[in-house]
Amino acid sequence: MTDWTDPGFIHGEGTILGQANAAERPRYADPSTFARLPRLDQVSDADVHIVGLPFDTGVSYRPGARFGPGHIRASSKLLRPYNQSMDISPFANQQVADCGDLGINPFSITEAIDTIDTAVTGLGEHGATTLALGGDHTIALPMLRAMHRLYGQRIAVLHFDAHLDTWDTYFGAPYTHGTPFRRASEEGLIDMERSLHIGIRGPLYSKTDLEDDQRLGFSIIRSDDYEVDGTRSIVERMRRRLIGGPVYVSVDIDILDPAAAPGTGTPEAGGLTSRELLHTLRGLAGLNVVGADIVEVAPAYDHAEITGIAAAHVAYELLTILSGNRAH
Ligand SMILES: N=C(N)NCCCC(=O)O
Ligand SMILES: [Zn+2]
Ligand SMILES: [Zn+2]
Repeated sequence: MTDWTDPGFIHGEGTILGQANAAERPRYADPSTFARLPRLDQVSDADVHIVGLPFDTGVSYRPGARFGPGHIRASSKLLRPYNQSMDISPFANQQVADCGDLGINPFSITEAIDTIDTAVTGLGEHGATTLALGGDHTIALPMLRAMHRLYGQRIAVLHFDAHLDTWDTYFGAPYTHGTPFRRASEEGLIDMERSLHIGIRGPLYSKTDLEDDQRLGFSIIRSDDYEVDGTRSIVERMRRRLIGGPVYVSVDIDILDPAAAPGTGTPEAGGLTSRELLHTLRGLAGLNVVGADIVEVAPAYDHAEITGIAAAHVAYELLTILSGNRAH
């Protein structure tokens, strides 16, 4: 008789445990882990930690991204072990484990930031990579503080977003989802020659937003550039900017058009298709990705898991890049 308490993980190289076997165990059974991968306590050690950051106290408009981690996990159950676009099995040569969610204070943004910083620094101490599931975009600041501490150098930020998120304050508050990259730049965490936004569009507060952004160390590839230049040329520009050192990848799901990601807090018309985003992420092959986040998934505004599925596939492509790098 089938033992329904045994998820029957697919084995990868050596002792590596991959996904629960979908041929033996229904995908919709069991508590959610990302892609039906093992929990951290089910493996002796992990190369990649997936950690949920359920926090949305930094939002300026629609709340709800605190429920993002659970939604992305629930929408990740159909992911299969082989990435045909990259000819890579991302769970076979690296141990990927789901660490669950951090218990983050929703009433103190500064305490929340410290909690994330401390936990992510701890997770990375033995060389493992962290993939964070947000949460609103505030969480990118403690992620970058942790990366800077772990790697002992400035990190290039590859930021996929409709928004610059280099604004100064909201209601006088310095730590919000519209300000993480300004704080990171001021704190000397980012490589000002190699950081890049992709997907920028929509109304700004003022033309000076762009001048500030450039001064803070970012260059910009706009959403419209996909229409005018095409994805191939964008991948070339992206690689030219990022080459030569560690890269942190931050994906705000609102980079996608609201048609492809309705479940988010500050939607802007005129965004990318999920195909354009996934293709661009595959263009990171061989670059030194040291950490990543996927943020701003707010399930209350989602329909038919459209946004959750897009976010789950973003995570899958990022895990594929990490796996490909490990193979070399
Ligand atoms: N990080 C995200 N998703 N949005 C920032 C929008 C800030 C504003 O209200 O202007
Ligand atoms: Zn955004
Ligand atoms: Zn953002």
